[in-house]
Amino acid sequence: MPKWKVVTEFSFNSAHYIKDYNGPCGRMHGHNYQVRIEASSTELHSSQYCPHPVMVADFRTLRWAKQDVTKGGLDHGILNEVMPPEYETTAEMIAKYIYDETKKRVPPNVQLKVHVSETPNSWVEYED
Ligand SMILES: Nc1nc2c(c(=O)[nH]1)N=C([C@H](O)[C@H](O)COP(=O)(O)OP(=O)(O)OP(=O)(O)O)CN2
Ligand SMILES: [Zn+2]
Repeated sequence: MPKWKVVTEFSFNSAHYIKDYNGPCGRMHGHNYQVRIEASSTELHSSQYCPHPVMVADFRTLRWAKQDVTKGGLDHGILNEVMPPEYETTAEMIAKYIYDETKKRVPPNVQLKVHVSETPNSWVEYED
């Protein structure tokens, strides 16, 4: 069966602290978060911007999180205030949040994998 995988990478800058963390990560600080989203499907779809079924998922849709926080993204925000309280601001839960929010924006048969990196040395991958 044919299968497509589209990949997009972007970054956003935001502040966060990890609640009750015993160390510097418990204090407000910032990261240039690097995000990579992989989206796979055996079918192509239309999108919010394109009426023809020619995409796994629109790159513009997948890249929602790079928008400014005042426009619905995560850039230049305080993640502890932007994300719902059930998500802590570890890279693990930021990846899950981006996954969950992206999943709402793409067709149901699109499989996602989300990578989030806070620093060049450490990253997280999340898929369901
Ligand atoms: N599994 C996780 N561990 C840690 C996370 C995380 O999201 N998942 N986050 C942090 C802090 O946010 C912290 O900002 C990152 O800490 P660290 O890796 O120590 O980053 P540094 O750039 O300061 O690393 P150095 O080795 O000191 O240069 C902590 N842990
Ligand atoms: Zn941090």
